[in-house]
Amino acid sequence: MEALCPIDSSFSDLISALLAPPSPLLAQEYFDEHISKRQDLGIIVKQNGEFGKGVFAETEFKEGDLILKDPMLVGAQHSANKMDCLVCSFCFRFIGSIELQIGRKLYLQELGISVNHTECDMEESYSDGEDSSSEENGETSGACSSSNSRKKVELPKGVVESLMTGDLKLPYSDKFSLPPTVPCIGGCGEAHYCSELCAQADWESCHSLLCTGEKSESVSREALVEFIQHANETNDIFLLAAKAISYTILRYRKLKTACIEERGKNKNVSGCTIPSALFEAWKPISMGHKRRWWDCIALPVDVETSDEDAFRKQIRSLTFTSLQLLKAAVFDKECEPLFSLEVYGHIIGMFELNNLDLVVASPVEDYFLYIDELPSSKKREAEEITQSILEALGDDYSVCCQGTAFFPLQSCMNHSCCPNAKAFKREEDRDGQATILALKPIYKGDEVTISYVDEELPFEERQTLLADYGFRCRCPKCLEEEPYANI
Ligand SMILES: C[S@@+](CC[C@H](N)C(=O)[O-])C[C@H]1O[C@@H](n2cnc3c(N)ncnc32)[C@H](O)[C@@H]1O
Repeated sequence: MEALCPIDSSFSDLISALLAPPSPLLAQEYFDEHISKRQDLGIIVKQNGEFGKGVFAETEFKEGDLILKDPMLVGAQHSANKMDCLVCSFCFRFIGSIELQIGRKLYLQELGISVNHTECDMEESYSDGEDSSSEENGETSGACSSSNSRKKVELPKGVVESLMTGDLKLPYSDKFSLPPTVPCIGGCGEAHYCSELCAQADWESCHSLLCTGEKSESVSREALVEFIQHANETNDIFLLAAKAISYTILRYRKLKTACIEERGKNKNVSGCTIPSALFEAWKPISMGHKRRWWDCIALPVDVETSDEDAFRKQIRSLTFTSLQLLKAAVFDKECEPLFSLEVYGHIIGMFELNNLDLVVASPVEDYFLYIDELPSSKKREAEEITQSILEALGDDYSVCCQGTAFFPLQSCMNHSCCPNAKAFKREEDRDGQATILALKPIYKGDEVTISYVDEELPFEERQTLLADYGFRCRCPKCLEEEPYANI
C-alpha cells in the first residue's frame, strides 16, 4: 500500500483541499457525467452566472410535465417517524402490509412511545434547518392526517397482535398490497427493506458501517449505539452526516481496490494515491457542501441576538461530541480527514442548507379512503371491522414517511418567488426520490427554478425566510414588490 499511496500532503492540507469549493469546471464535469448516466433527462446543470450553478431545460416541458425524478445520495427517516411508518431503509417505500403498518403503530402506541406529529405535505420543500417540518413550508394537502378530531379507543386484546402477525386480514387490504419486509443483512433489526436489492444496495452504500447487528463492519457496535442514541436525543441530522461519512469511506475503499487492481495490470498508471481516491470518493458530497453548521444554522426564534455567539459555540460543541462518538464507531485511518471537526461541520452545514424534506404518502390513508368510498352496504360490512381500528388509531391514523435527504440535482436548483417548477409527489410517486414538475411551460434553455419558501407569503416574510439560505431574493416578483414593501 505504501508504494501505491504516498501521502505527500500534510493532514491540514488534505482537510483544506477537501473543503475547497469545487471549481466550476470540476462541477461541470461531475454533473455532465452524472446526467449522462441518466439518458432520459431533459435538463443540464451549468453555471447560471449570478449565483453559482443552476438547472436548465434541454428540452421543452408543458405545464404538469415531469421534469425530474432525483434519487437521493443519502437520506434518513426522522427517528420519531419510525414509530408511525415501516418503510424500506433504502428507497423509503412502505413495506409489509396494511395490517402490519397499523398493528405495529398500535403496538408502539400501546407501549406508550410518544411521537411528535407534524402534518404531511406532499409538496416537498427546502428545509430551513433543524427539525423543520413540512407544515412550515407551504400548504398542507391534508393527504396524510385526518382533520376531524377522533378520540382513541382501545381494541380488544389480541387484535393488535393478530394484525402484526397477519392472522387478522382486513377487508379489501389485498387491493393495497405492499412489498414484503426483507431484514437487514447485518442482522440489526433496525433497518428493513422492500427487496434483497435494496438491502444489498444500502449495505454497500453505507449501512455496513452503521449497522448495529452481528455482521456490522463498524469499529465498535457499542460506540455506534452510543452515537445513534446521542443523535436521537439531540438532532438526527447527525445520522445523515454519519451516512455521508460512511458513504464516502466505502466509496473510497472501492476506488482504492480498483486502483490497486489497475496498478497490478499496468505499472505505469499514475495519479492513484490515497488523497486522489479520497477526493474522488468525496466528490458527490463536495458538490453540495457550503458552510460549517454552527456558522450557517439559523438562529432559533427563542434565542436573543445578544446570545448568538453562545448559541453558535454550543452547536459547535454538540457537533464535536457527536463526532467523537462517531469516530469511536467507524473511524478509518486512511480516511482520517473526514473525521476532522471542520469536515464534519461542513457536511452537516451542507444538509442544513441543501437538505430537502423526504416525504412519502402512506397507503393506510388510501386504504381508509377506499373503505369510506365503498357502496353503503359493503362499507357497513367492512366498517364492522375497520371502524374500531380507525378509532384506536385516533386522529393521526395515517402519517407520511418523513425525513431529510440530499438530492444531488434538486440541490442545484435555484430559488425564485415566481418559480416555473415545484417539488411535488404525484399519486404514483411512492418512494424517496425527489419529483419535480413543471408549473408552466418551460422552453429549451430556460432555467428551472423552484421556490424554497411559500411564494404566496408577503415580500418581507419571504425575504426573512430566504435569509436563512444566505441570500436576498432578486427575482422579478421581488424586484417588482420591493419598492412597495414598507409602504
Ligand atoms: C441549493 S443551492 C442552489 C444551487 C447553487 N446555485 C449552487 O451553486 O450550488 C442554494 C444556494 O444558491 C443560491 N441561490 C439560489 N437561488 C438564489 C436566488 N434567487 N438569489 C440569490 N442566490 C440564490 C444561494 O447561495 C443559495 O444558498
